[in-house]
Amino acid sequence: MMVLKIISGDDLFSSSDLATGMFIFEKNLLGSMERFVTVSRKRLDAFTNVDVSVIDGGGVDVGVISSEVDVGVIGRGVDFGVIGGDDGVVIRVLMITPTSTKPQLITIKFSTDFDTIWQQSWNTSKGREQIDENEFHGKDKSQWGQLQLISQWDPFKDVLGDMWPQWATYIPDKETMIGVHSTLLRLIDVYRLDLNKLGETGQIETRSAIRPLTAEDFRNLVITAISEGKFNLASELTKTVVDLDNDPSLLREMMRLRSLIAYGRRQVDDDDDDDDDSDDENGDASTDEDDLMFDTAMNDMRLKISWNHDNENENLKWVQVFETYDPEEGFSIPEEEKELGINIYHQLCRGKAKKSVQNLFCEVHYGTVPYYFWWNVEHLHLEPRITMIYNIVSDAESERIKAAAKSELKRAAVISPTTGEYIITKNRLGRHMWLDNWQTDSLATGLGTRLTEATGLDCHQGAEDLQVAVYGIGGLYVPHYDYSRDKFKHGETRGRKMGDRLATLMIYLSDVQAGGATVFPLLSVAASPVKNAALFWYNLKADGRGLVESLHGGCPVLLGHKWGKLITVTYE
Ligand SMILES: O=C(O)CCC(=O)C(=O)O
Ligand SMILES: [Fe+2]
Repeated sequence: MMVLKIISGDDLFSSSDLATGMFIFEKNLLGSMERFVTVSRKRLDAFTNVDVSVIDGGGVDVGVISSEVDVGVIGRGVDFGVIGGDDGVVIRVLMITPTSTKPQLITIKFSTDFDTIWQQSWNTSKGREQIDENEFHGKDKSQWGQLQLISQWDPFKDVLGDMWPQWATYIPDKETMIGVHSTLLRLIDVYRLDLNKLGETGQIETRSAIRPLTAEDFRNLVITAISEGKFNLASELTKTVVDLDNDPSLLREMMRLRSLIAYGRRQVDDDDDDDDDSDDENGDASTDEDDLMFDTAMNDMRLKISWNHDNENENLKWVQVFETYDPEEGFSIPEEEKELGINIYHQLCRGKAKKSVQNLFCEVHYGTVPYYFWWNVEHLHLEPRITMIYNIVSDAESERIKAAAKSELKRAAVISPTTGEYIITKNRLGRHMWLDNWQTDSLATGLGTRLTEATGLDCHQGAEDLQVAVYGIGGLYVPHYDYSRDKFKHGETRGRKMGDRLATLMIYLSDVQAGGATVFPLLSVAASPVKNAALFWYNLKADGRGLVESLHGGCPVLLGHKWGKLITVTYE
């Protein structure tokens, strides 16, 4: 006898066509649990020996199928629900369609080794059929990536009891699941992804996903967008929902959401008005009644809106980055640039870079070491210098560095500009690790020498420990400075006495299919990752003070993975 336990909750997840035998799905937030259960049961009718029970888990909705002899889901069709994760790790939910009665292992993987399968599915028009089932089975689970948070996620633990250890591997944590929606929203926003295409053909750039996003997927994105205060985007998304499906209950729901969006927009406008000291004379201001209606509606959806969410205030945030920089110096950023704020970053990410110089030439280096080595150098900017050095790393070195780093990657943090503490933020989505003592590592001896030759800076003793970073789909690092702002632990990096970061070398260990450029908003420069090339820039001026124009960031990865290795050369 198989048992399908549905753990009901109030959070969301973006897969819509919930083939039953499937386990992680999204509850209709505005609808009822019964609706899902009905669907589930109906689908389950296709199978014998399945017992359905519903448990209030207070978390995400998860259905679990188990049996005494095996644990699995039913069917063999493969689908993907999601394209990004909160930490930039690609999450693939393989939905199993009930076309076969043979139980299969549930497959939700978080690992990069799934890339091959992912690629195959992009590359074949009928990826779903052509994926070899064997790809999913019999693999060492330890390769499937980390889901550390899961063990703290009690509802599942309680319900699953003894089965917990077995299932823990398959269940994504709550933050990740919500992050998936956020990530997708950010990608839509930054890259202006065509919503209709995503819905009709599942097309992103020149590639097609295995399946398009459904009306229900978009509905879920609307809800996340509202809760993040992204009202303009939410409004666009409601149109897509309606274009894709004219189901009356969905239409009603969209009507309702649109009034929430309208309310939200008024709130934001009111805030702006407050800044201007112009009171509510336009008559648009919200009344207490509106507030109550809004709160109730949000409550019904069990959502809390965050008015201070990054996006609508992103411009502001970026301006703060400028303003927190060394106030004594009193440098000033032109007003118009402040206003453009984060938009410049996004424009550059979309490929709107205007390169001021393009001097591609070859250099032959006769270094201090007894060998000849040459590489192509492209100066993307001259004053200050930003240079792409091609083929500075070999394929073998790249692969060895990635392999050495893989098992130790952790979610990357940033230093808070206000407190100096390390914090996890959505402004840096990616994983990284430090390769300790790389100078003495056999991996690095040749490389360090080559880099020293190429940059003219001491990349051995003068450099920090090596940092290896990986960004999955949606991974990014918003514009920031690599040098420290004086008040924080200047001169000390990871326990070692060091100077400030004079220059950075970002070595790209992979190509990125789309997105993921390194951009310099104040210089209008964008560099697309090229495997084995290194991007070199200065962070400090000759006198050791911060170089304002070195403000830079990594754009969200749209397709593929971006691997990088950072070397920062220090200044005494
Ligand atoms: O990912 C990038 O392109 C830039 C990374 C970066 O700026 C950093 O890690 O400090
Ligand atoms: Fe940086």
